[in-house]
Amino acid sequence: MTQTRLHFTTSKDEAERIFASLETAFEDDGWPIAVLEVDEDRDIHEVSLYADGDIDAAEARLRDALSSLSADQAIGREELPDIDWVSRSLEGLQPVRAGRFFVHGSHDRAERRDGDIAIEIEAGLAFGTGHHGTTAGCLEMLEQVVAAEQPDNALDLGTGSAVLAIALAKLSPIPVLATDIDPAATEVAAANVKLNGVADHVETVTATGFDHPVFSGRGPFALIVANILAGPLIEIAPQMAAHVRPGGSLVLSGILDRQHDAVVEAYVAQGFAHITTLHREGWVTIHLKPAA
Ligand SMILES: C[S@@+](CC[C@H](N)C(=O)[O-])C[C@H]1O[C@@H](n2cnc3c(N)ncnc32)[C@H](O)[C@@H]1O
Repeated sequence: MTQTRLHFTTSKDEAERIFASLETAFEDDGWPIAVLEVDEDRDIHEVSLYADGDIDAAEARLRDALSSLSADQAIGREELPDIDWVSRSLEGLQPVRAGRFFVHGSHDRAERRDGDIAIEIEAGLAFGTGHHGTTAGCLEMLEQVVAAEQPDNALDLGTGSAVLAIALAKLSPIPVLATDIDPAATEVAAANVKLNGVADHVETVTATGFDHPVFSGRGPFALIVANILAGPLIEIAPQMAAHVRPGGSLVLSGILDRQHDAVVEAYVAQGFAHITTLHREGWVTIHLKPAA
């Protein structure tokens, strides 16, 4: 489904005031709203409303709502077909911290601090530099799950730049299988795995589904992370159930706030228990475990 991002910029205080009003006004439509810092020095924050359906009507409602808040900002539009939305270029963005992780490009090596788990990423065409709320949410949750459960193997399904597979191998030197349906992604992933010195632990493979030969005789996995989209995650719930070990964990992301319950329900129907959810920038990351 195509969504459109309606957006405008304002100061942090105004953005927070507007966000608080708009969230209530638009939540019945299931249209997420997010506030992102664009330029800290100049105090520029951007408010985005992700709407679908009749966009002219959505924009008119947004304009009315802003006008009644005495905030008549110019509204921009960006159409976000699902595929572009998740794979849009992240080049030029700043390094990001998530938990102990510091994800950065080659120009930002000097910003590493003691205690960081640094991941250097040349994103190229593959999504995943840690800047997106879903990637950052997965990084945070993986750190917690690995500390609590000490998995002895893992699968990163939809690896993109391999940022999550590298994170796993840096947290614990376990074998990590990193798969993607897109050969361009796996190529970038393999280069990043090498760059981060974890090629002994992370195997990158282009695979369209669990029936790919790489899965035969492999698994079940102690930990599966999949940052794809709600639709495919719901579709593959039965296969995920078959490939995660009893007592293991699933970390799922690429899910909008409003899609949260549908994804949890699909996995509960496959015998999973919902453990916790992290919210970031209008997206959620969900931790599930096979029910005991
Ligand atoms: C949102 S990106 C996530 C990349 C990275 N794991 C991260 O967290 O930043 C999703 C990736 O999943 C891949 N993908 C989508 N559906 C998939 C599927 N069913 N199996 C494997 N990969 C998939 C896409 O090609 C894309 O590279």
